[in-house]
Amino acid sequence: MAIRGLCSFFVNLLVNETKSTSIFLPLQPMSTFEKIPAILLLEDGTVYHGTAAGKIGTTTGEICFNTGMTGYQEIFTDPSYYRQIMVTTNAHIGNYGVNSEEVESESVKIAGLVCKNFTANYSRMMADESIQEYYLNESVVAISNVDTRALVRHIRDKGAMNGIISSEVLDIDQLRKMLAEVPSMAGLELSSEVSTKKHYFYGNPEAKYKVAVLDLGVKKNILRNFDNRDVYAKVFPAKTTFKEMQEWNPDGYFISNGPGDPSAMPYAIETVKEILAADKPLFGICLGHQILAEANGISTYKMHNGHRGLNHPVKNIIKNHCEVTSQNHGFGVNPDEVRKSDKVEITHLNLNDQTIEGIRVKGKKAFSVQYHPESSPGPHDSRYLFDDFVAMLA
Ligand SMILES: NC(=O)CC[C@H](N)C(=O)O
Repeated sequence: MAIRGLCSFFVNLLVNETKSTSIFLPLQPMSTFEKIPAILLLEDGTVYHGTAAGKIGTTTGEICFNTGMTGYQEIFTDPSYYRQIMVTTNAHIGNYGVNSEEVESESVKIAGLVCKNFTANYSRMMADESIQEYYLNESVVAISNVDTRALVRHIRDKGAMNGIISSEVLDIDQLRKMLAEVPSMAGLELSSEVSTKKHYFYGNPEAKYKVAVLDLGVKKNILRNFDNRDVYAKVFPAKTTFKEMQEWNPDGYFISNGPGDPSAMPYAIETVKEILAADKPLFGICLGHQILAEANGISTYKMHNGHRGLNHPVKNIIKNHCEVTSQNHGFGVNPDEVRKSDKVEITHLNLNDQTIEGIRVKGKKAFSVQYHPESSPGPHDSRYLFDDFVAMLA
């Protein structure tokens, strides 16, 4: 019996050798899902064929790509990606499995996934389950075995557009009709759909500082960064007014990242105007940055292609240094209007395309960045921005 067990262990090793990078972890059986055909249809009529992954079904959203080489679970759960179909340029998705703590919100927020290799065979001691199990539990539709290099070049040249993935409807005409019903991202207000429904607290109630967080789709790592700096956070639903937040008597206000079009959020723009009028310290990240610009009369625009990845070079023009940053945005702040503004000044610029990466309001303790100093995933170069904000609270 023992000999037979040993034999089957070695046979298993030989058979599965190419499916796992570690021989010390249990090897998961190859799934049959890879044999089911799936289709990705883009708004411009381009069709990509692949195989089904995750839940068998149909999903729609704006197609976007992220060039990060790691951190897929943080990307899946980032609320800013709500209603977007993610294409990963990293060819291997799933190979280190899924861990319940490596999330930026309580559920998967991307509308669907397009990748090259979607592997249920993971290899990591800290993993709780495979990506396939995770996607089934979270009801996420994905397509793999797609030529993602060709797809990304196509989107890069043609610009942002909607797409539909299906592993249940394979008729292009029918898919085209379903896709035509999907609204464009421009003009969409989505924060109220992902924001908390009720306020909650994060951190230590005895902490030195109190910050009111306007949750437009906040990532958990922003709250962790506050907690690590002796800041107690009260997180408010997206449509909370300045007056309601002020009742808690916070030392400062934070305007979070989030999905959708900033120009479609008059309620948040109004809240930020009131915080500025009250001369309170304010820090905004990504969507929060765009809302700060709007509150100062500067418009935002939909980019041809957004910035989504972990290696975007940004120059801090005040400190004269460069940061490698984590990014995820499809809208930007109008550069000409910022330069003409007598209310705000530029603090950070993107070294790839000179887009506006950071602003501060003249004469006020208020600033914001377009990128993600909390990273998760990504480099930690820009964490000093949290320190700068905390210094303003004193
Ligand atoms: N990460 C974010 O906050 C994204 C902001 C906005 N929805 C955009 O796509 O530009």
